[in-house]
Amino acid sequence: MKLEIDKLCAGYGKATVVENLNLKLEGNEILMLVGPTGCGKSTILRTLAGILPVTSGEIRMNDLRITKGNPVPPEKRHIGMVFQDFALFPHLNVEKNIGFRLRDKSEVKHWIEVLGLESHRRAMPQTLSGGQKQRVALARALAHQPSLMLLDEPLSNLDAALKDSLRWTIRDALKEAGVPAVWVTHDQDEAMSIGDRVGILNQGKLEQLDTPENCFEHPSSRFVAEFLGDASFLSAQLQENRADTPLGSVPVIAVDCPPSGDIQLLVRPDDFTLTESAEPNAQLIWSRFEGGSRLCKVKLNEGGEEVKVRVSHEVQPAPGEAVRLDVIASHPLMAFRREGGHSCPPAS
Ligand SMILES: Nc1ncnc2c1ncn2[C@@H]1O[C@H](COP(=O)(O)OP(=O)(O)OP(=O)(O)O)[C@@H](O)[C@H]1O
Repeated sequence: MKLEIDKLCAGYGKATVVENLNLKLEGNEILMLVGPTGCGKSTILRTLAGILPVTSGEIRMNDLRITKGNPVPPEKRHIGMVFQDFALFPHLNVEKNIGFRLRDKSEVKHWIEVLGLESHRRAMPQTLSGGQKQRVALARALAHQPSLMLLDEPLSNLDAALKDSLRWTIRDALKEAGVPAVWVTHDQDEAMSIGDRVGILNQGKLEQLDTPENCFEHPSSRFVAEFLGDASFLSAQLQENRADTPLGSVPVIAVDCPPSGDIQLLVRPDDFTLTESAEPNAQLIWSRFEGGSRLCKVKLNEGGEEVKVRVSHEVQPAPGEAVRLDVIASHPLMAFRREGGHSCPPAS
């Protein structure tokens, strides 16, 4: 299956929600779509599924060409869908739910086995847990051998521990089915760990579409930097490939800046170490226990900026304590123009 989306616009009535969307997906690739609430993630899925019409542009799915003038009905698109509310038929048992309107019942047996549902074969949906219901919903979608899978927040109604294991079950099943998938999520960790590629949406437009590693390590905009991971920004002076910061000179990659001047560096909690030292350069504001680690916010003595840093759970600094903050990132940090500043003119 090959999915190609070309300059797609879609929305509700006169309101355009998705603007000029371009993307390609093939093989068994999983694309995770993330973005703030209301940015249009579900609208894209609805348009691909045929629930919402195309306003302009086109969608190509194998030999189907879908445009405003050629709206292919949902049942002809060969799409499998999994929603957050499971949407099982309440009057059919697990086996019958999965095999609903299916001629080839061998697919039912196969997906019941792959998704570990053997002992629930005859169970009615209301007797199943949330995770079991979602496995049935996935089995039902995959048993119909779709050309494309659409998943809309499939884990959002499940508790945290189950989310973590079921995301891998779903990923493995999609890979086994060999079907491309567009998976909408609110959860950045889910997007980055599961996706072959991640698309970050901002107000109906794709800000970046790339591997999780590239989106995280080389965000194409400040919006992406702030959306993925716990970003802080540190003021610095850019000079060629290095920046002078209150914590010393560091190598940088300039994203949206001229070659010198006032900039802000993207720093994440793992870019620093925090230690007790005879030469403190910062003060702890707060720390939050995370289990294996502790997230701390510290204020730099020079300049007074605040950044977040992650330390081992064994380190227990107290608010107000003088601490030593050092940059340990071995990769170049990303430099962005200083927000609201005028000393960093737009790059020509
Ligand atoms: N049926 C509808 N009629 C009119 N406007 C709608 C409709 N459904 C969604 N919208 C609007 O379209 C925009 C995008 O909604 P959409 O559901 O695609 O966002 P989303 O990114 O999936 O959000 P969330 O993360 O909260 O689920 C929002 O401004 C929303 O209010």
